[in-house]
Amino acid sequence: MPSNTDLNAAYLPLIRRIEEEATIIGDQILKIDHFLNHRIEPAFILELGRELARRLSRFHPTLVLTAEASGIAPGLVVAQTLNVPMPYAKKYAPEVESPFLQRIIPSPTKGGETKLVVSQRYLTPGTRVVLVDDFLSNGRTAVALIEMAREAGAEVLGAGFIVEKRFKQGHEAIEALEVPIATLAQVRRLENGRAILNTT
Ligand SMILES: O=P(O)(O)OC[C@H]1O[C@H](OP(=O)(O)OP(=O)(O)O)[C@H](O)[C@@H]1O
Repeated sequence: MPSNTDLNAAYLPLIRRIEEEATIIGDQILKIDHFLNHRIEPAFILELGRELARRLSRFHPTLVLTAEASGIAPGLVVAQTLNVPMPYAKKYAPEVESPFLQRIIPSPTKGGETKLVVSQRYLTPGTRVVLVDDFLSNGRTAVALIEMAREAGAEVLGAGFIVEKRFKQGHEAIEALEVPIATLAQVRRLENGRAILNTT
């Protein structure tokens, strides 16, 4: 069994691109939307998703769960690589078939509130779930997904993120729910227009 260190090992091609190309605003905002979640670079997302899938494969998931919108691209690659389906919690058009599960969380990047809704039809008891998302920040999205999966009777084996802001509370919030975390890049802090990242 590979160690937890491997789950969070710095994925150097991503670290380099963050160091060289990220836009840093203040000490909170890191933008890499030119390849990750606004203008998607298919070849690089495939590479990142396959690496995350490799790390999450030890949990033998039968389902990948993510959230609209930015989780869908990396989630799809992980799900395709592991050959499992990928429901995603809807935010913008929650006319979801009943019965459904839902959580209302503070909107991570837009202010206000966001509703996350997923049909129980796609989250059945006994399912072995791994979460996937592009970013882990305060962890409200991931915690809501974990809660909904557990409410449906599914087992949450792991949670994978392309980037995590280690200076926010998300990592601790997920650990408190005893869900192992896999990340490709861990941002320790943002200062003077630079991202300080773990490099090992
Ligand atoms: O750990 P958290 O504090 O929950 O933040 C992480 C979430 O924030 C972003 O979603 P957001 O709703 O901002 O944007 P999106 O609709 O583009 O996915 C991102 O895609 C994660 O889902």
